[in-house]
Amino acid sequence: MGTFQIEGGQQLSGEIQPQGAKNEALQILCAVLLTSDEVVINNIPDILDVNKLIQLLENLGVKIKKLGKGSYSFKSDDLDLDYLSSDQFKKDGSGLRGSIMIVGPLLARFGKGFVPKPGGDKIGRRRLDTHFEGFIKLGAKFRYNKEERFYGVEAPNGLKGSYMLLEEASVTGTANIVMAAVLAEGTTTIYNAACEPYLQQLCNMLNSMGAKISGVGSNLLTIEGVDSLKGCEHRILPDMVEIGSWIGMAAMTKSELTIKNVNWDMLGIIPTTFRKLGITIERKGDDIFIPAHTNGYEVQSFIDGSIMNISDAPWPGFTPDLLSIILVVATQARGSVLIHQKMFESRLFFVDKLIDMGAKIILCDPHRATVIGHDFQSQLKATTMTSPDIRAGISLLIAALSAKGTSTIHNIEQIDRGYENIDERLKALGAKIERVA
Ligand SMILES: CC(=O)N[C@H]1[C@@H](OP(=O)(O)OP(=O)(O)OC[C@H]2O[C@@H](n3ccc(=O)[nH]c3=O)[C@H](O)[C@@H]2O)O[C@H](CO)[C@@H](O)[C@@H]1O
Ligand SMILES: C=C(OP(=O)(O)O)C(=O)O
Repeated sequence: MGTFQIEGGQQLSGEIQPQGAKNEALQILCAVLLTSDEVVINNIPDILDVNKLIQLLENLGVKIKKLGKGSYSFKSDDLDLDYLSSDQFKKDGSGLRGSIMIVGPLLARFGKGFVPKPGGDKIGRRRLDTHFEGFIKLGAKFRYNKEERFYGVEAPNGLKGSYMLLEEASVTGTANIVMAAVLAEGTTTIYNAACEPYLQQLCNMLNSMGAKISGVGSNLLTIEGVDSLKGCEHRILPDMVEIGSWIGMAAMTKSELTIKNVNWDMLGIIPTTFRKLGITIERKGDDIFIPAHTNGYEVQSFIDGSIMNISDAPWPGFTPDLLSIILVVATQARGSVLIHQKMFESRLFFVDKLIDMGAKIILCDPHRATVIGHDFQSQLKATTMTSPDIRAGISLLIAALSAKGTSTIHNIEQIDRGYENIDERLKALGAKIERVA
């Protein structure tokens, strides 16, 4: 179990280049299984979850070449499908959430796909019904081994396009079904599809490989199946969740930061949501400029004067992955805000740690927390904590950076799952952080 030690209270300054998006990378990497041609992917983040998926693909027989930092080529022309029945696969597949998205491409190309119960954050129930109901609609037979928690779908006679109305706009579910449908016979229509930038990028990549997907960016996708796909080159977008994390870090540490090349037009409602907390976010070309919030930041109220409420929703709503960061930033705002985490039922429990540090938070129930900001009148106090999940982990790190004294964060593998070289990048901005184990 790795540990960070952070001496809080340091002002940061400088420029930061966001990493490639974790959740896009996980989709895009699975898509390399859809063709026997070479696929080149650029801007792949060097983070634990992505590296685990690259290893899984290699174990499955994908030929992988590193072309440079963040650039790899993949060739899935001679896969070892026996690996899918191995114990190694059960271990590899259960190590991250993104592994679930190999099922769609394998089913489409080889008529069968398997996966153990995937890993990922323990943030509440994370069921997979949407994925498998979609495959069943495309004609696959589904089986689940409860004891081994192993999922399987088979379609020896191929998949047939179909209309489906998803029960939930599941991000990985939509990606999985799209990757199956691109090689199905006939037309598939997916209504209530998720449409995060991750999915838009996946659909654009698949179209560049010869797929026929229309409605990209909306919740209604139409997919004309094709016989085969060819290779392509794809570049992963900057990670919007990492960008939001840097915004939060700048505000809480009263630091002036420039976040470079953020791809503004794909950030959706993220800048507006941070502005609701009173944070100044300036657009400079394609960069985000955050001035030092020397006089703090004040939570806005609604037109009718009622208390600010920030909640998550499927895209184009506010991503749940940034709500923990919003929450920690609110602890030093001027004013109060209700944080409502609608999607996940166990993602707010980390507030106990913030309360230990002196933050004024009432956890109303597992989904809602009221935060009464300190307006920097009282600094958080350093403490020892354990990172429960990736975004709570980064939020605790933000709290520690702003706190008085030296904090210790254990289980930093949770942070490394999604943040590339975070300690070194923070040091370059002036933070005092050490990886001590
Ligand atoms: C690897 C990856 O890409 N992970 C992301 C992906 O996970 P993932 O794809 O696993 O998450 P889903 O979109 O399937 O679902 C997220 C949760 O929200 C619930 N739900 C979802 C849609 C909906 O309309 N109503 C609803 O209640 C689901 O029951 C589930 O509990 O999307 C999540 C939601 O943006 C993000 O937190 C994860 O970072
Ligand atoms: C919940 C997340 O990741 P995963 O779905 O991989 O667990 C996240 O990135 O915030």
